[in-house]
Amino acid sequence: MSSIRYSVIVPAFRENGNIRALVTRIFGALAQVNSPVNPAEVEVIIVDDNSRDGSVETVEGLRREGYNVRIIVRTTERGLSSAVVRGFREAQGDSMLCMDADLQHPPEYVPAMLASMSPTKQFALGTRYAAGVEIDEGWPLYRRVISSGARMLALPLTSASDPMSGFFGIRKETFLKARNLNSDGFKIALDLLVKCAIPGDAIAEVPFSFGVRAEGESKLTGKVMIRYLEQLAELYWYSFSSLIVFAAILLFVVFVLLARSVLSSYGGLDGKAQSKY
Ligand SMILES: Nc1nc2c(ncn2[C@@H]2O[C@H](COP(=O)(O)OP(=O)(O)O[C@H]3O[C@H](CO)[C@@H](O)[C@H](O)[C@@H]3O)[C@@H](O)[C@H]2O)c(=O)[nH]1
Repeated sequence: MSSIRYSVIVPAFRENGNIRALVTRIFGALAQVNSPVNPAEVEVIIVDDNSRDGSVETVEGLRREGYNVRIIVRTTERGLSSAVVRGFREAQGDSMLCMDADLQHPPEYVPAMLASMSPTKQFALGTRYAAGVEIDEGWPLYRRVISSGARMLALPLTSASDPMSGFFGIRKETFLKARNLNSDGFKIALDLLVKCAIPGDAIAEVPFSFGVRAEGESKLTGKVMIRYLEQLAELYWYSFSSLIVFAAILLFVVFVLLARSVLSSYGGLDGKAQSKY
């Protein structure tokens, strides 16, 4: 039987410059005396989209040094959400964590994030919007504005404080219940929160201070933002389709009644008035 209870999934595209620091800092944090999680029970899975930047060699080197890390290289698929889903499917742990490779999600929070999941807390959410934590001053203003706008648009869908966060965890039993996941999206946490119908009291929120990317570039483009709006539309339909259909029928009925009363007040539907002609 596997001794692995926890899996850390890292979607990565051209992140070779960050992988060594990421993996050594994760296991360094787990090895601290006050860590609530035993490092021997943790695996790290990097899901790389054929970056061909030396990431595979870096992971092989780390394995030789004794770190429990492996890399899945996808050659026919691309995209952040589908990479995370692939990692969750391959994970051996019951508690699974997703984090960025670029060190914006500080590895020192990994033990607390992993330990926060339990049978009653099926979802762990690294939140940037809580008292006592801050977003690095170097994070550009336009990203803060986009993030706040995106967060507001998601408010009707979940009570989670930071559903845009890419630093989150889910228990395997809940993940396996998810249907119709949107593999094209960038916001897999939001998709899982909605499609697994995670109630607010099943979410363990872990405040963390969001850093700036260590190496390489963000993959957030205009196309990604448009995809987010498409994803939101899909989630609104998923969550509120019966309400939307009901409202549409109601509007139609009100419109017909109004039209009838307007027509009859002009004599259009009145039997006597019509007989004049
Ligand atoms: N395998 C794979 N990984 C990808 C891809 N696109 C991005 N990644 C990886 O996914 C992580 C996040 O990508 P970034 O490009 O660094 O995203 P970001 O703009 O910093 O956005 C992050 O912060 C947002 C909060 O503002 C999060 O919402 C978002 O999920 C992500 O965590 C990084 O490890 C990156 O290498 C892809 O197509 N394939």
